Amino acid sequence: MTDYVMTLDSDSEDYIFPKPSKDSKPETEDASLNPEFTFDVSGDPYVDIIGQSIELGDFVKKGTQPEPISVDEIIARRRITIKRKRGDNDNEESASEEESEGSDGGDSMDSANKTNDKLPEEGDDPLITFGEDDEDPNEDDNYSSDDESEPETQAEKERKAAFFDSDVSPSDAHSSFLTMNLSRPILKALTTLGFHKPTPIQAATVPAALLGKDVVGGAVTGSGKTAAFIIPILERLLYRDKGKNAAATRCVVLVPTRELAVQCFDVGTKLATHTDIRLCLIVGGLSVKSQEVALRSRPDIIIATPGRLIDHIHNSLSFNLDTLDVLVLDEADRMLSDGFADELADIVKSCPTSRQTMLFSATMTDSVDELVKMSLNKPVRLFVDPKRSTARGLVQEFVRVRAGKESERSAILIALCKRTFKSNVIIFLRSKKLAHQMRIVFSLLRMKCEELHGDLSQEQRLKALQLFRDGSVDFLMATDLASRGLDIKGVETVINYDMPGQLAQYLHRVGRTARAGRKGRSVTLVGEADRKMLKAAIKHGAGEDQVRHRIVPVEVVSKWLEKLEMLKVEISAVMRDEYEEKQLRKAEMEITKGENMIEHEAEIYSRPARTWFQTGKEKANAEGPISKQQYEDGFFTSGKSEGKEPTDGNKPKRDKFAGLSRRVKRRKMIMEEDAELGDENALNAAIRLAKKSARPSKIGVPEKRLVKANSKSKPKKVTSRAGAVEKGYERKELML
Ligand SMILES: Nc1ncnc2c1ncn2[C@@H]1O[C@H](COP(=O)(O)OP(=O)(O)OP(=O)(O)O)[C@@H](O)[C@H]1O
Repeated sequence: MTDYVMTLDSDSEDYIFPKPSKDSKPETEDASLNPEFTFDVSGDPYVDIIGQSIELGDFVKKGTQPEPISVDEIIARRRITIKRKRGDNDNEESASEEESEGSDGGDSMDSANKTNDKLPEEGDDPLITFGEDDEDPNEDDNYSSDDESEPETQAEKERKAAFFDSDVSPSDAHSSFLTMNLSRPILKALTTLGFHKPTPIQAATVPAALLGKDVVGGAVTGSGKTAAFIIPILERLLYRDKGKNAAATRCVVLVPTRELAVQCFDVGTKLATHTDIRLCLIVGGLSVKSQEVALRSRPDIIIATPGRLIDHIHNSLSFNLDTLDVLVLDEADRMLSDGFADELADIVKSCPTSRQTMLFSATMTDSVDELVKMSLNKPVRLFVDPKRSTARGLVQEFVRVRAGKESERSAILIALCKRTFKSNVIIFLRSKKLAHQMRIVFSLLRMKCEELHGDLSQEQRLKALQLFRDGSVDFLMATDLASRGLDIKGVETVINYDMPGQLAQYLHRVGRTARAGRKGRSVTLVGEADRKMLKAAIKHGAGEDQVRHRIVPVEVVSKWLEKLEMLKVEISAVMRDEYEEKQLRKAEMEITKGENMIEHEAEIYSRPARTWFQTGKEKANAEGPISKQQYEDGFFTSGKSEGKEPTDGNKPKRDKFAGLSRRVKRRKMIMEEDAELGDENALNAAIRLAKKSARPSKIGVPEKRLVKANSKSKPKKVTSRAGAVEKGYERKELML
């Protein structure tokens, strides 16, 4: 490792985040980002949506899961019990949790452990370390050729040339939003948000997207990609048909995780503040019923995760994507990967072929093989600074975990967090289990901590993020569920407990810090097996001077190793308490469920069963070599679903309409229902009328595309985008 990087002296542990100097003018792309600026003007991105629903509880689906259990409560209870057992009131636990300089966090849990030796032990080692759980069978494969990508062949170059529009290179022609022909309500929102200047990806994307072109866009993490696609969508929607019968869903933004959807929804809502454009959030874990109600009102933009969107396409009778004009895939490389392939195909099938499609990611692929899945129409390739993969303000540090010393990882992590990185730290771990265990360890050591992974309820996930965002906790233990897209203000450090299996995964993780021109630091624990990935990470860094080798003193590690050893009994006990409590709550839930079933039996059985686009078997067969789950778990787990939409929890059997097209199926279902009511003709007429009146005109003119002869999509009414732009330009001239 020393071959590549500068070594950090162990005495210089404390890293001071430099305050942005007023005089210094970065001459890079980040210069266009205001380090002091943040999207979340309110400080809390959930305020808008939660505020609308008054309570988080109203917003989150209830009744299917037992009440969440708080690890902190269990630990607090245990502390009280231990104190009582000791009967030693004089020996109060030390009030001060902060360790003094040079001391490495000796705290009361050590003595507490001594009194706890009667607690029964679980067979498992509560402090699993690298390689001891969730082994990844494809480990070797995971060192994908990210860093050793072979040079493009001539044939590939030609394929790309034929597939993409003649490269519109990202230009800085637009150094201001004012020159982009944007309407007044959007300019006003941009000003309110403090967006005075477009970032390079925004400068490149907005004009192309306004012309209705398909876009494949890439720029480093934290460079403003979200606004790059939201701004043109909003601008184009301002020219949509309005009126009583014109309401229609015209844009869908697909993102891989629920948290990202919430964030994107928040950005969109803020940018649409001064318009009449309506957005709707469609994600798993939130109430299906209220989403159905929202969809019936035909919101202009839907921000969704794929699973829940498909659920609505198949099961919400009045909902379809027939009127869609723009489809956006954020974190597109992830969405195009095996884990999402079938879901994406099902959604794309439901969209009109004449739509505009935009794909974005910090690790965007321009592989034609991948992109053909999206049936793009001569997309423009907008890659900003493709050679650089990390933000300019990011310093990457690596801590070596020597061969045979893998068991020291936890001790190294705690030493780093006790001595150096004490707040605003996201810690990425490869599995949900490990994230939870580490959270217990941190809580036992009185380090304020939350966890974020797919084993939590949606309510817990949102709460954990909120507590971390507002600084109530210092550490967030996360799996790769949190690695992509999350924009949390003030994250100073990202620690990788283990090196992820793919370079893209690493880049997204470290991209949670040093966003929007700020400074940030990543610290990665590197084992012997990770050397190849280490090389790749360094190669893709912003510059060699931004890479450090950090040494944690051996004696500090040994000290924490000892403490952790003593803590093991306590960790097991907390986990056991937690398990018992979970079982108890589950039992209570079952009783309540049983009572409800008896009381509301007739109503429950009269509900139509929800359907899914694949059978359970198809789904299992469709799993690629790297499933969505494995991806989110960091490839080292073989566990069950994380971040999954609830629809596949109870995979429904293939229904009697299986094999029929979605439209025919919906029609048949309605007719069946209607036949029961004996009012077939009236309903058919109503359906026809509703469909006709809901058919909108297009919001713009995407470039003409060849519609296949056998394409089922109906010809779309085309109005001139150029005309709309012109109209908008004239209007703005008057207004500005
Ligand atoms: N024009 C702008 N001027 C100033 N700040 C901006 C501008 N556009 C975006 N930002 C800031 O950049 C931050 C990051 O934006 P965003 O989350 O869209 O990045 P991203 O490129 O999508 O990152 P990732 O690849 O991690 O998803 C936002 O919090 C916002 O504060």
